[in-house]
Amino acid sequence: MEVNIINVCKTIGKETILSNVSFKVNQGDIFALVGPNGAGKTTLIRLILNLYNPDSGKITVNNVDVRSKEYDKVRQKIGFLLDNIGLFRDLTAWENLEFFHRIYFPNASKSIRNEKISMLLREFDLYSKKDSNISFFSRGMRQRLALARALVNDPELLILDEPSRGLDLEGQILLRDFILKNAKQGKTVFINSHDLLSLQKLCTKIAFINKGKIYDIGTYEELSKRYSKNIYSIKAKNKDKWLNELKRSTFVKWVHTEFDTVTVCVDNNYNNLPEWLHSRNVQIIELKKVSGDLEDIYQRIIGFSK
Ligand SMILES: Nc1ncnc2c1ncn2[C@@H]1O[C@H](COP(=O)(O)OP(=O)(O)OP(=O)(O)O)[C@@H](O)[C@H]1O
Repeated sequence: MEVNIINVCKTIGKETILSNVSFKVNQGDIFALVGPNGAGKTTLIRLILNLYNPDSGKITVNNVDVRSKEYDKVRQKIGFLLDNIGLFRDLTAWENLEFFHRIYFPNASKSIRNEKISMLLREFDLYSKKDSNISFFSRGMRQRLALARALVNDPELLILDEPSRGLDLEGQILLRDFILKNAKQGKTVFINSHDLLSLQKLCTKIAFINKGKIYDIGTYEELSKRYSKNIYSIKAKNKDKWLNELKRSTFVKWVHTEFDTVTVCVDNNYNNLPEWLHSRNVQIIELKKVSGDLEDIYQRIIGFSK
């Protein structure tokens, strides 16, 4: 399935939540929407699911307008995980999945239903807990069950809001395998997440959103080329003598210090960092350009912390 977002604007009360958001997610993409708290990510998901109306603009899924009647059929093929999880606390893990399976497939035979639920519970390592009331589940276990629930309707598009929230390492690995497996099967995956390290490994396309606006979009390689040109790593003596001046310099976008390494991002057209350091008699042990990871790119696009 493909998702097309065209010039979408959304205000809630007097606050502009999304302004002129446009992008396309293609079939088979593992797409990530990345941005700070309050950027508008969940609101966009709610608009795709037709839980909110946009003020203007249009969203289509497989060329069907999400506000049309026809969309009900398309929605049957969307699996989603929202921040409020949407599980029944008074039911067991098995009963929760059974409830949702009955909604999507009311005519399914008992054996098909049981087979599907068992398979999902096993996939998320919850089978041994199938008869436990989920009010006794930990946050991470409920998140696993919510992921299983998102798959109950054999979705072609998976929309996951903060899927790694609360997951332990094993859960995160299960999640990664689960996303890759689904994308390999041709499903489209749309993720909102702050887990940049996983996204870098996983996603075919990443969009950066801040204050309701899309700042940039591309594959990790494209973004890396675009934003990592001017990042240097410096190892040098007597940091206390030059680091503060470097941080205050107008050509510096951001500085990150970890142990004896200073990583600095400079303006696009600034090529004089080695000279700047030499002119201040900085005793350089190592100076090299680095290709930034997604966190560097994020800082470059969204957060310029000096
Ligand atoms: N129903 C609502 N009523 C009032 N304000 C809302 C409502 N829904 C969202 N907002 C506001 O919209 C802005 C964007 O919220 P949203 O949940 O989309 O952000 P987000 O990018 O998903 O953030 P986070 O990373 O914290 O989940 C926030 O300022 C939020 O307060």
